[in-house]
This record gives sequence, C-alpha cells and structure tokens, in this order.
Amino acid sequence: MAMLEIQNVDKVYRSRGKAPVHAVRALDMAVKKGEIVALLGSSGCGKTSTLRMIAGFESVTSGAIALSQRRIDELPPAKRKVAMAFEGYSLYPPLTVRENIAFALKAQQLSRSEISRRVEAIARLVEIEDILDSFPRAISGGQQQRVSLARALVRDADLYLLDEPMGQLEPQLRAVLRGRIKGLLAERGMTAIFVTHDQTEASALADRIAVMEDGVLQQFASEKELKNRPANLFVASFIGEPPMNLLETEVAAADGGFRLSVGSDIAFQIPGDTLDHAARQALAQTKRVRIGIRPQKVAVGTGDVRVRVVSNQWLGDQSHVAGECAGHLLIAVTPSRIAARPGDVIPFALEPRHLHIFGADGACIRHAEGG
Ligand SMILES: Nc1ncnc2c1ncn2[C@@H]1O[C@H](COP(=O)(O)OP(=O)(O)OP(=O)(O)O)[C@@H](O)[C@H]1O
Repeated sequence: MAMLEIQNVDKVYRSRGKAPVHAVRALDMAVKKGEIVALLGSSGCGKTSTLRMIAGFESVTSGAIALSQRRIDELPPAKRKVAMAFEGYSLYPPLTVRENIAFALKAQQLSRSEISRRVEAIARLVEIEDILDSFPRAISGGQQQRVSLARALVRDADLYLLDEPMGQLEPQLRAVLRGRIKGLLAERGMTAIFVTHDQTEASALADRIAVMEDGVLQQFASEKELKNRPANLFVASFIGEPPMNLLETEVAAADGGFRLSVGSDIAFQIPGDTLDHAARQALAQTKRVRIGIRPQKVAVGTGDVRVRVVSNQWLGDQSHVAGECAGHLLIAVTPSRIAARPGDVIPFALEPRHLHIFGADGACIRHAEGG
C-alpha cells in the first residue's frame, strides 16, 4: 500500500499583473513505505513546488495528497508528520546549531538525555559535531545545509523531504554523506523524497526516479528502467551520459517490416516480428519517426555507416568518438582505445535491434532490445 499518494495535483501561481504560472500539472504519484525517491529535472520544472505542496508550505490548486491513508493537503505543515530540509536552510538565527536541531524534537516530549543523544548521533553522521555550539551566522553555507539536513533527519516523521540536500557540499563530502544518509534511511525504513538536478546523485540515492519537465511528470521508474525503456524522447535524451544519439528518419513499409532511412546514407530494416501490434500500426500511419541509440551501443571499426571523425578522446577507461554522417553527429563510447584522427573516415555499426523508435508526439513506439 502506498505511503504517499499524490492524486491529480495542479499548482498554478497567480500574482497580480503577471500571467499565471502553471508550475505542476495533473501530477499522479504513489510512493511506497521505505522507498527513497528522487525528483529530477531541470531548473523551473516544478520539483520544489511539488515538495512544498507535500510539506504544506504551498497550497495545492487542485487535487489531493494523502500520507499514511490520511488526507493531508488541507492540514497545516506541523500536523502532516512531514520533515523537510530546505534549500535555503531556514535555521533560527538566535539558536545555536545544537538548539536548532533539538528544537525539532521539542514537540516529541523526549527526555533531555534522549534529545542530546539523538542530536549528537545525527551531528556525527553529517560531520557537524565541532560546530554544535556555534550560531548559524558564524558557519559556512555548506555547514548550514548540513544543519538543515540534520534537523529534518533527527525527527520522527512519516515522510522526509530534502530539497537539494547536498547542493552546497564539495564532491568528496557529498559522496560520503550520500552513502551515510542512504544507510540511515534504509536502516530505519524511512520514506524520503529528495529534489536534485544531478543524475549521479539521483541514481546513487534513489530507488526510483521521477523525471519532471515543464510541470509534467515524464516517467517514474528505476534508473535502469529509465535508461532501458524511456517513455518518451525527453527522458531518452535527458537520462544517460553522453546523451542518446537521435536521428530523424523516413518510414517506408518493406519486407514485412519497415525501412527507416536518413537520406541515402543510413538505413535500417526493422523486421515486423520485432514490433508489437501497436508499434506496427504506429509505423504504418506515419512518414517520419525519430530513432535513438545509446552511444554505448554504437560499435566502432565495423558496420556500414561511414562517419568523418570530429573528435576522439580516450578518458582512461573508455573512448568517446564523435563522427559526422549526412549532417548528423553520432557519438560512440567504447571500452577500447580507437586509433582515429579528426578528418579520418571510419565505420560505425548501428544495429536495428539497438534502436529506440519515437513517434511524432515524442512517445516511445518501440524500445531497443534488452535496453
Ligand atoms: N511563489 C511563486 N510565485 C510565482 N511563480 C513561482 C513561485 N514559485 C515558483 N514559481 C515558478 O514555478 C515554476 C516551477 O518552479 P519550482 O521552483 O517548483 O521549480 P524547480 O524545478 O524546483 O526549479 P529549481 O531547480 O530552479 O529550484 C517556475 O517557473 C517558477 O518560476
């Protein structure tokens, strides 16, 4: 059963003299108990608005939010059993770091020794033991961020919301804290949603990733599923490094399947038996589709697509080779060193089974075999 259920939620900001901003559209999302979820998307896509509506710092324009089978969207924040760490920290300036963290526990009527034990434990976890008696104005932005994180995680709550929880920290500390926070959440079976625009962070921490764009949830799935079975062009190009190669192709029925061609230089035969009924129908009704192939699936040195090398970089454990063909740039990633210089013409192999096919509306018509 879902721990958090967001049903058909919309958020529209209206301010006088300005056009309304539709920040979140028809959002449906169910989060399981103990699940760690990342809200991933570019700036302005509606991540923070979603988090603030769940926490109660922003009203929902329409729709409903339920937590532990209780409808919460009409409740004041303090009654929701939600703990949130803010992007802007919002620490109380007149209280020390220790008092800021302990303050969150006051309502829970714990003994002084229990409060002190919990504060010390969480401070150790995020490495702020040495500043517990400092005031917020006397510590760095990165330290303030960790205090805000500690203040949220120290509480007992049904749901933890973390807005860019490690955005201010240097990469090494970030990686260490990520591991520890994941450990803490898992050990206590805590349910958490965190906002990030960092794919690595989302993959490292989350069980499932909700990809948002323009106020719309594009796909909510594991990292593997997002990579192997992207629901649409947006997810296909947003997830994965370097991004998926995308080509516009013309569609023609051929040999019981379809021939997808890019001018006269590149063509793929898609056998009919690799397509389900809906995919066959979609291809029969359209003249053009977009195809996508991951750089890791493009083989170099074999195949019949001839590319002119634009760049060839060895990154220590893999080569990134960019080549131009018929006005298109194709990127290949291979685990071996490639002896090719810019200007050389070399073959790339793009196999039909590795192609994702997207329709005019961007929705995926067929996924690559095995991802
Ligand atoms: N209080 C507000 N009043 C008016 N518009 C707002 C308000 N808060 C957010 N918006 C707008 O709503 C849209 C979504 O903003 P939101 O902060 O939810 O996005 P985000 O994905 O969290 O972005 P970021 O990663 O930059 O924080 C943006 O266009 C933003 O300008």
